[in-house]
Amino acid sequence: MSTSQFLTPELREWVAAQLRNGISREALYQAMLSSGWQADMAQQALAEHRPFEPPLSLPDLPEPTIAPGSLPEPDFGDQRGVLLPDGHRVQIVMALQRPRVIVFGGLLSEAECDAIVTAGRARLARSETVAAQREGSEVNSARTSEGMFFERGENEVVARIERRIATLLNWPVRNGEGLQVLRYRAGAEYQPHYDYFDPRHASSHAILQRGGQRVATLVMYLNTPERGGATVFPDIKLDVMAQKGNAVFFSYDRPDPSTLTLHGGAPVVEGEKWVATKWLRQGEFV
Ligand SMILES: O=C(O)CCC(=O)C(=O)O
Ligand SMILES: [Fe+2]
Repeated sequence: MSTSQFLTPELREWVAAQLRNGISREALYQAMLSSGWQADMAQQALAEHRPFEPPLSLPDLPEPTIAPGSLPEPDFGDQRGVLLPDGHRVQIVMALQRPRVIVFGGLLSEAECDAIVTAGRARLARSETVAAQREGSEVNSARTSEGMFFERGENEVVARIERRIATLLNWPVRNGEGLQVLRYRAGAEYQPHYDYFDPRHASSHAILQRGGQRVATLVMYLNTPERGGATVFPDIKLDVMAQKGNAVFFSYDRPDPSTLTLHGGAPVVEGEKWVATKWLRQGEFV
């Protein structure tokens, strides 16, 4: 259908009839897309019956391919402020060219944030018990959060989020590390650091065997702390406030401070802060 597509009473009635006949919203959405509906129009039509929820499974989205020397990057050639990687509406709140920093609005739905926090919390709780039994366990004062990792594709929500990120950033799912969840309690912080691995460090060698360098980071906010907890970029004097569902993305083409990607999690002043971090590698992460 053409770009001038709009919801006529006939189309509305057709959607209502399909739902009355018992077709699932997900199946109807897929059928609409494959018969040429624009994603936003299909969502609007479905939203008239219930708020739009991203479908759990879509017909195979093509895995993005990487051009040599390229970095993860959304397509906004046509300067849209909203992208629909998998039918879910993602807003572009701000984009900086150098260093490349993009703030996404509504990358995750409330329900997706809550699902990741619930699953993550259960595993954090377990690791806390283990740590408490170990005497003199290592505490890094630069990083006072607690964390856990999901396996890639570990459950439906994780898999859906990973696919959305891959489509949004044009970077294959297999080049991503498993999602990391961090919880910061009041007073906790993550002092400024770089996410790439310093090639001069002996420990980097083995890490780099598993998919090469990190080339980009996506920090997704799973809740909104009462006060504090911004993601800060001291080199460029940028603070991104943690807001549930939003995310900050940045990329770096070499493991060097000249990328200006020094960043940290400022201390949480009141409440807790939960984030999920996705790191993207040059090659397949194994
Ligand atoms: O919590 C934040 O805002 C930053 C997290 C971060 O830098 C990381 O996970 O590498
Ligand atoms: Fe980081």
